[in-house]
Amino acid sequence: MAPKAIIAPSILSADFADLGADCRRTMEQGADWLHVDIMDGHFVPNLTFGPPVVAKIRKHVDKPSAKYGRGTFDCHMMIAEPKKWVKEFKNVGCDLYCFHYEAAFSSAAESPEGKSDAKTNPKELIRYIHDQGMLAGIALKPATGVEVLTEILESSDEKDRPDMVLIMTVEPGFGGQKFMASELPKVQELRKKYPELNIEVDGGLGPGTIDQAADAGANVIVAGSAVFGAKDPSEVIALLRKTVDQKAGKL
Ligand SMILES: O=C(CO)[C@@H](O)[C@H](O)COP(=O)(O)O
Repeated sequence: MAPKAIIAPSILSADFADLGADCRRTMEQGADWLHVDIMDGHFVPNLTFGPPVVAKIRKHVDKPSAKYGRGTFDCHMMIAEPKKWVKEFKNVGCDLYCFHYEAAFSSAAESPEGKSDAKTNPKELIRYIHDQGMLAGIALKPATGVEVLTEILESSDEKDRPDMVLIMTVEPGFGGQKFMASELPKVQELRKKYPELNIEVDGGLGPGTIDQAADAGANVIVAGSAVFGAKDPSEVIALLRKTVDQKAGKL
């Protein structure tokens, strides 16, 4: 059975001129996590913000109370050099550092030891994130198949295994795009093989698409425009949660 629903509004759709207040309000409206989209204009064709802004918004949101607690900062790192930013994001209050498999493998990032590391090993990166005291997530773009994760997810050492897999249901880079149902077989396959895994879906999620995502077995739901653009965001958050928990037989 899938883990319980976690609703993580994407702050890409928040009011950037009033970000702290918008983040606090979203939590008051019932969100579990905040999904913080970090874009570098290189891995994706868009730019958002970096550590100083995350540090500021952290002050507006409760610290997580437990491992997957309320207020968890779920940082989705759409950046070309994921290894380089691990410590900085830890220092500003990131709880879950979710990097892209595609970036880890093509990165010419500095290694933690400061040496040039042309090919970063995703398992080593997961271990490094865990060593910094954060949860680790690994994200897949639509073009990447889930088979690339088998060895990582079945690693014998739990320090090398991710706490969450993120299946993108749009091309990363922008909010407000159309949901790609074609990505759901990946979720189904993962859920079948890993009943306890946190599987996050991101892109185009809202009242019109949640049934499909929940049927496939996703339990961590990112929603940007559907939450921040709603007349009543609490209602949307509650509906997303209820749908996921009902389909997983938790209600
Ligand atoms: O990571 C991304 C986009 O790259 C997402 O987090 C979107 O920001 C989700 O926005 P909506 O599709 O829900 O509007």
